[in-house]
Order: sequence, then C-alpha cells, then structure tokens
Amino acid sequence: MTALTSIRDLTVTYRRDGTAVAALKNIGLDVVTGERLAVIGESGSGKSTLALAIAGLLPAASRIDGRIEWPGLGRAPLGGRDIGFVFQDPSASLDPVMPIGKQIAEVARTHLGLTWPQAYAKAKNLLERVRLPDPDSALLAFPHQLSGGQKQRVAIAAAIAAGPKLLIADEATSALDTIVQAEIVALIRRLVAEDGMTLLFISHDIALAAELAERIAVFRHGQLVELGATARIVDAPAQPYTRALLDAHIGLDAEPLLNRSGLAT
Ligand SMILES: Nc1ncnc2c1ncn2[C@@H]1O[C@H](COP(=O)(O)OP(=O)(O)OP(=O)(O)O)[C@@H](O)[C@H]1O
Repeated sequence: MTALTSIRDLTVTYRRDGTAVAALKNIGLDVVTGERLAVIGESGSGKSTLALAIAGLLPAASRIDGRIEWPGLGRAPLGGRDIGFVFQDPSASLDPVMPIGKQIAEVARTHLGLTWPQAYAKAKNLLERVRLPDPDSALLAFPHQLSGGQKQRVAIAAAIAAGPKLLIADEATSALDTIVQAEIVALIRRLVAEDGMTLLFISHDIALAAELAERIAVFRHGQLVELGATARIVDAPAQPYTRALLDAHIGLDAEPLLNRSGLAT
C-alpha cells in the first residue's frame, strides 16, 4: 500500500482581523493510492483547509508548517493535472459566460497538450461519461441553462478532464437535494473506479461518507481525532465524538447506518 500523499505534522494558521486562527493542528495522515477516503467533521473542523492544503490552494497569507509529500507520484503534483477538485458550489468553478464544452476542452488542451478538435472530442466523451443528456448540444450550453445537479456533473467532468490521480470532492453534494445527491455520489464512485483515481471525499455527513468511502478520518477543532476502516468507525467508534456524530445521524434518520456502510464495500 503506497501512500499517494503523505501528510506529516501539518499545521495551518490563517490570519483573521490580525488574530491567528489555527485551522489544522499537527495532522498526520496518509492517503493511500487507489483508496476512497472520507474526511468528516462538523463545520469549522478544518476539512476544507486540509483539502486546500493537499491541492496547494491555500490563500497566500496562510501559514503552513509541516510536510505534504507525494511518494505515490514521485514528484510534486501539478495543479489541475494531478489533482481534480470539485467544490460545493459548481457555479463558483464554472465560468458563467463560456460554453461548458469549451471549459472542459480547455482543461484537456492545457494539461494534455491536445488540439482544440481533440479537446472538444474529449469534452464530449466526458459529458457522456457524466451522463449529461444530449452531449452534442450540451457542449454549447452555458452553465445557467443547467440544473444544479447537471452543473455539478459538468464541474466533475472538468475536474477529471486532465486524468488526475487524486480527485478531491469538498462537500460536492451538500447543495443538492437527496435524490440528486445520491446520483452524484454514484457518479463519483463510478468515475473513480473507471479511471483508477484516489478519492478524498470531504463531507459533514457521516452516512454519506460511510456509503462511499473505505476509510473515514474524523476531524474536530482542527485535529484528526479518529481514522479507520469505515465498518470499524461505524460499528465500534473509539472516540466519543465519533459516537456522537453517529448518534446524531441515527437521531435524524432511522435508516440503519450499518447497512449503508455494508453497501459501500
Ligand atoms: N480564509 C480564511 N481566513 C481565515 N480563517 C479561515 C479561512 N478559511 C477557514 N478559516 C477558519 O479555519 C477554520 C477551519 O475552517 P474550514 O473551512 O477548513 O472548516 P470546514 O470543516 O471545512 O468547515 P465547513 O464544513 O463549514 O466548510 C474555521 O475556524 C474557519 O473559520
């Protein structure tokens, strides 16, 4: 089991109104090549900061201590090429005035050195793979002509257009209704399997994480409080905080989490 990326003693500090905010504290974590790893925790626990740190997208003003190494790549990752990033709000990652076909083609052209016709052919294939209806006309559509779920499909197509080794989905389904959420989770699972990607799935929803991931990392107040196989975390959480997350889920939704985690394996 090679670590695609190996995080050691990672501490990230933001500055807000002249005060230092420690968003991550001494994190040690390996993301294993080919695995689906979920990072869960409540709002403000540092999940997005971890995702941004791995992707090299932290704001310039933030202070980063520790190391993020890439033994599975053998070199530093190239942004956009080796790491695909899907954000919560697809509108934020899509250009509102550019046809979606061009947006996806541009990623393929830039990172894979394709000609425009080759890049458009790739974009069309990607729109088929993310199951957007009528890919030929969808190439020419603008983001505002699509539903939220369709926009997220396009954002996922753009994120994987350069064939990244690692796909990071940061609350990628949180803004969608439950049915669309399940469809996008199924889509991510299929694409990750088809392309042999490693998945880092960030979510505040332990049930969703259990459905998709083989391992779960639980964050709280910027610290990694628990890490383990999904079934172990769900069946026998070692930390009271993880137990509380599970209990909160059971309180809200009677569907047995164990069955859902069973589906994931
Ligand atoms: N750019 C920033 N400048 C200052 N503080 C920030 C910045 N981004 C995040 N923080 C702070 O860092 C901490 C961790 O935030 P982060 O967004 O990583 O958590 P999160 O678990 O992803 O939360 P959410 O689920 O709400 O997105 C929080 O206290 C947050 O307010």
